[in-house]
Amino acid sequence: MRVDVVTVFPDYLAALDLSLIGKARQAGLLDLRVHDLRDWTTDRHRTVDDTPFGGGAGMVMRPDVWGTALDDVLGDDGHLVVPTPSGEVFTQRHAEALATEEHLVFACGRYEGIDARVAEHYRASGRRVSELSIGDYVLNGGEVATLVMVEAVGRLLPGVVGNPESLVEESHGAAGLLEYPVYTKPPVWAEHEIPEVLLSGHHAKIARWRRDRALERTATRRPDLIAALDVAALDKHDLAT
Ligand SMILES: O[C@H]1NC=Nc2ccccc21
Repeated sequence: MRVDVVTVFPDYLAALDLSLIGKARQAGLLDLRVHDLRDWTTDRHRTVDDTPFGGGAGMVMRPDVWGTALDDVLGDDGHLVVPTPSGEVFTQRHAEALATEEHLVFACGRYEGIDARVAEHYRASGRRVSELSIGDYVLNGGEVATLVMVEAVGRLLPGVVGNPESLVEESHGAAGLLEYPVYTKPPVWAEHEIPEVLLSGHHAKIARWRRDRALERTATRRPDLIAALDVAALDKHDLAT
């Protein structure tokens, strides 16, 4: 998969050189390129934004600069992803869908946003355009959201995560449940013991205990996920463990 990121803060994306995503890049599983939007400006001050039509606070990013940048970077197969607080909320389902794409281009705008004609223009020219929010809180720009989405998508690519099995058991995974509590050595820590069943070696009981804890946690912390639960998948998942 090829991923391009266009931003006025390229250094923000340095975190993608580290850890799993960094290794995926070195292994050639992920071809990630970060571009400075200002490279497509033509004026001496390398201006990328201007005051909003209709008035209001803050600045809006110019469509002409973004247009020349995206015409270069999108190529003929790029799926344009625009992180924005006014987008659909990004979920694991979006990560799974985006992970099947050949080429993603992330356009990082400031919180006030990119001129609305940019997303419209590429949608009208038949491109896939996804405007996605990472949650209902205020950030200053799209870079942090892009880090989140590139990590969520990148780790789903074949070969990136050592044990693909671990992708199934996680929160928001196939079963649609939050992850059960996990424990490791020492068996007693600060007078806290671990649940007996986990020492029993009885795999069916352990699977059932984990499934029950995951259900409990989900019902307590995210009742909204219970409504969407696919019980059939849950049992299939359970049987698989
Ligand atoms: O305000 C943030 N909330 C969620 N997602 C975002 C994406 C880009 C810019 C800003 C945000």
